[in-house]
Amino acid sequence: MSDDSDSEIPDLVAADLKKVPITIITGFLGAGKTTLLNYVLTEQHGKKIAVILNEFGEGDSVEKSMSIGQEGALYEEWLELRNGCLCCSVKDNGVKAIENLMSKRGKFDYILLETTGLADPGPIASIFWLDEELCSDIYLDGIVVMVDAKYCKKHLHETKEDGSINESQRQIALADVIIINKTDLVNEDELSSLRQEIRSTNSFAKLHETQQSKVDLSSILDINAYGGQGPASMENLFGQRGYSKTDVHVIDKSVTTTTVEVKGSVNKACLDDFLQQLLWEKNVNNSEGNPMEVLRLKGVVALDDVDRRTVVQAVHELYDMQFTTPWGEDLKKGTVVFIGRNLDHAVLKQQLESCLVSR
Ligand SMILES: Nc1nc2c(ncn2[C@@H]2O[C@H](COP(=O)(O)OP(=O)(O)OP(=O)(O)O)[C@@H](O)[C@H]2O)c(=O)[nH]1
Ligand SMILES: [Zn+2]
Repeated sequence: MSDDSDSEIPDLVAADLKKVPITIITGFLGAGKTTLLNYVLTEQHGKKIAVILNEFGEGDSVEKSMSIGQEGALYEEWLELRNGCLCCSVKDNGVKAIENLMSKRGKFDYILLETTGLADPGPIASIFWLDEELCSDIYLDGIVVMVDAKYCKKHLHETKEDGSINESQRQIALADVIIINKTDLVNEDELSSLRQEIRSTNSFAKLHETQQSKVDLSSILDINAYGGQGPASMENLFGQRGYSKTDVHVIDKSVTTTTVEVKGSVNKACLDDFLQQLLWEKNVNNSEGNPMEVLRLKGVVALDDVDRRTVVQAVHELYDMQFTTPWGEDLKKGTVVFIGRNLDHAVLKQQLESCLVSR
């Protein structure tokens, strides 16, 4: 556009228009999240990252901070560091802090957020994933979970008094990337048994192993796990080398991954209904009569009235569909990954198949 006023507009404005990715770093107490963020803040990596440390999302503070215009102390103060990063520590009101951060646009091009070790990343992820207000500025790139090589197994096996899924399992279920940190504290046997256990909980997350949380930043940033395309997107995951399907025919009381494939196109209304019964009503039972508890769901399906691949994702109750690349000559099919508890592969398959439309 040729408009004289253009020359008046500083470069910042152009940068302003780009959405900023946010990566959530979660993981159990003491696993090495802050170590990772300190590493990001001090290394020369040429990226301008805004880092938000700790204590965000504790208890119901998420709800609290979402009510806009509410009075409340803001603890944040943004520090600009020598390597170009911005840093801030927030005790509460995390969403508000991020809104304030957005007024510093142009000074950073990425946000990393550390949650408390006890946090279930679900509610926080949901805010950044589908919140309309925030989403016009930022988008959720992925969830990175740090686990402690020495204590992770113990945490995974802890049982909650009310029988609900423990935090460690929840975190691993929602992870797009899992970093097994503190590998110096375990031997190869312990490490491989932990690896196996994590894999059986979440077969899809990318696994990395580190000491002092020193991970290649490219493996945690810009993975686009919630978008249609990108390194951790559905299309790439399903084409991924080394990906082995876990056909769970045994109903498992722990959190596991199961993958269901159907050949053909499904009806959207039927799929919506199935997802709502499963995720909202929680009344899709396994063959033992217990409701399946799904924490995370992702997949690519063919809808009968859409020519493009449809990426379907859910985090807890929230789900979303996005249309991506055209099917072209490819045989239409659906692949959906469920991560949760009490999953019954046969029932899930039968439910999806009941939505198939014959052509
Ligand atoms: N042995 C060993 N210790 C590590 C490693 N990485 C981090 N630590 C130490 O583990 C302790 C906890 O690390 P943090 O980075 O504070 O962990 P965190 O996940 O942020 O902890 P919380 O915020 O309390 O949940 C610190 O004393 C670190 O120095 C590692 O690879 N090996
Ligand atoms: Zn920390």
